[in-house]
Amino acid sequence: MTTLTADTLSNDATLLPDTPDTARDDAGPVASPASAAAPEYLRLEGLAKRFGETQVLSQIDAEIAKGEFVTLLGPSGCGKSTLLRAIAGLNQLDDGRIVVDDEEITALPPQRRGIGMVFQHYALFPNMRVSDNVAFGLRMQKVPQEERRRRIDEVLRLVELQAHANKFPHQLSGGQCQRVALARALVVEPRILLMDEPLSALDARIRGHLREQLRDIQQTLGLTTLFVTHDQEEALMMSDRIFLMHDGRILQQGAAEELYTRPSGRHAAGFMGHYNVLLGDQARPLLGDGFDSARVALRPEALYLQPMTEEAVGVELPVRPGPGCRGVIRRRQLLGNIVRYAVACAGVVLSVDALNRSSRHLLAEESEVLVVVDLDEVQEFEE
Ligand SMILES: Nc1ncnc2c1ncn2[C@@H]1O[C@H](COP(=O)(O)OP(=O)(O)OP(=O)(O)O)[C@@H](O)[C@H]1O
Repeated sequence: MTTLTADTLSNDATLLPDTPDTARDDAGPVASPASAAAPEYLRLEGLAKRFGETQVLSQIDAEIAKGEFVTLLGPSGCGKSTLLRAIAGLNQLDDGRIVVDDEEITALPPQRRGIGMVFQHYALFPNMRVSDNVAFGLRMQKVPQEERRRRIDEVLRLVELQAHANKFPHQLSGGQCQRVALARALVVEPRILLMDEPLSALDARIRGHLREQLRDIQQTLGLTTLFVTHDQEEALMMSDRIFLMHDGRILQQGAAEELYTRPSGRHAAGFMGHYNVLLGDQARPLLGDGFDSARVALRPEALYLQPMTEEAVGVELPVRPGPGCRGVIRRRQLLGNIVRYAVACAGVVLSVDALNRSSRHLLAEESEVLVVVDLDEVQEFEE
């Protein structure tokens, strides 16, 4: 667990509103699904940021609806945290405007933005009990004791930590500490919640559970949320929309299914879903005539392997199969319900996923196969 330093303290504490002007009248949960709400609750217009010679954010334009859960996804160093911190007011921008609910907040200090933030390292006060950690922002707002107690009870119930209110952070698990950090951000009733890789420090089992819990809470409150991760599975599971970032830009924005099945270009395909990205010439033996684009992307599950041995169990083929190309299985990885094969075929090594139906269906390393493409699932790019 992280101990508070001057740095983490200022990061976290400055985000807690010092005036109640952004608080709702009713402290109880308010359901407002994204679909029923007006668009453009949060507008990012032409945001740009440099650190020295490095352009870290360029021309970031986006609109986020009230109650939407948007994930910033992208490789390390692409600018996700910088963008989140700029929205929180922890980074100064070189250019652009940030507007929340028709109010420009670009020049406002962090504590006047009505924005809550949860970090990867939860930065709780180690010498304070859970309830006092959560109370911190309310004390700064000078909320009367009776109301403070009510709101702390309510938010601890929301994150299922009522039974731990009197414990100290060192008596809690990592997942529980992160829920305290979430409660601390929620109790001041922010207009927008920003979360910077809040689950990354947790082990896989707790992470899975907390993902669901976070999403439930966000939907119950109808809270507009920006969530940073570099884990595509997490992004696909949790988000209303995903902003895929690359080199300080938003490469593609859309619903999870759209990003996964229709990447906008080779960089998007390279990051989503383990696509095989091939030059047009490399892919021609698999695709046959009728494809002349510069590059194509093939999803591992849109490739089918047909064993060449007679006794092998047959596999189903797609409705519109490509001509088929002979290959050799170089590696086989069991990923639970999926088997991932690396198949050498026509001068390239393809990643192919098959459902792990039974041991009879498993194909041996070094065995020969026919690789068949589902032509309906070929993504073509001009560069
Ligand atoms: N305070 C800073 N001073 C100088 N450069 C910085 C600073 N903060 C970030 N950078 C640089 O800006 C770029 C983007 O960093 P950022 O932390 O936003 O990326 P990220 O996508 O969140 O990465 P990760 O997933 O690894 O956290 C990186 O090249 C980083 O080194």
